[in-house]
Amino acid sequence: MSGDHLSGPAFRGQRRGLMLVLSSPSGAGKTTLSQRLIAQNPDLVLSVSATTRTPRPGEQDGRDYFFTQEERFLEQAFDGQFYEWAKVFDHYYGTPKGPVEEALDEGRDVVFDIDWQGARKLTEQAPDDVVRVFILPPSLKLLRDRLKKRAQDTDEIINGRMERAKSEIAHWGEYDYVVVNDDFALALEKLNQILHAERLRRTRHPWLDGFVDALMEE
Ligand SMILES: Nc1nc2c(ncn2[C@@H]2O[C@H](COP(=O)(O)OP(=O)(O)O)[C@@H](O)[C@H]2O)c(=O)[nH]1
Ligand SMILES: Nc1ncnc2c1ncn2[C@@H]1O[C@H](COP(=O)(O)OP(=O)(O)O)[C@@H](O)[C@H]1O
Repeated sequence: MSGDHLSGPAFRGQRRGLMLVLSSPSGAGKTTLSQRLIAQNPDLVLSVSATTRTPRPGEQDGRDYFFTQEERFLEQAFDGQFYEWAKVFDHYYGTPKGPVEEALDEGRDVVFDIDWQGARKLTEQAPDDVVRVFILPPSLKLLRDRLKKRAQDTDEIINGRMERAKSEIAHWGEYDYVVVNDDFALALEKLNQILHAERLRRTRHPWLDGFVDALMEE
């Protein structure tokens, strides 16, 4: 049996899916990185959050977010339909439960682009499944440049996001891994390495107990 089998689709169903949580200050690159990571690993699933913020140009309902009204969001939240939810930048954001549980039960890995509050709540609920990665920008100056270059927010919103950056970064120590997103290809490579190593973690492979028992009896 080659080691590759442990992380590949051949063993799907024999391993519970892991929850790969990416957080960063706005503009550090977590959306772009998670999209590229999923493009390179088609067996990964993105958790699409619900939000009350308005769509940016190019964003699609159901693909980037489920865009919803505050009243409906709060109804769903109090009905227990979210794994976790939080208020970020004056808007509500939440992780719908159904698709995540379905994917994990099928042994698929799920990527979450959520803030530190969401990372904390997921860790409380599923400490063995969560792998947390904090994405840092190379500098605050480059962070602002990226927010401007993205050209999807007004100056006022960009200023608000910059003001929040340090309070998000303050939580970096709660994460398992930290990746500085300077060279994009290198940061993506590091995320792939984290994903592949975490897939091999012994505790994610309960079938090993039986495998080793049988081996010892040979
Ligand atoms: N707790 C939580 N945070 C979320 C969720 N979805 C998105 N966020 C976070 O909300 C913040 C704002 O997201 P967004 O408005 O898309 O701006 P962006 O960070 O510039 O892409 C980011 O820190 C996201 O990671 C969610 O379902 N739960
Ligand atoms: N390593 C990088 N170097 C330069 N620009 C980047 C890099 N990573 C992401 N970007 C750009 O920075 C902007 C913000 O990235 P995005 O993924 O939207 O960030 P976030 O989801 O963290 O808010 C986008 O225009 C993206 O193309």
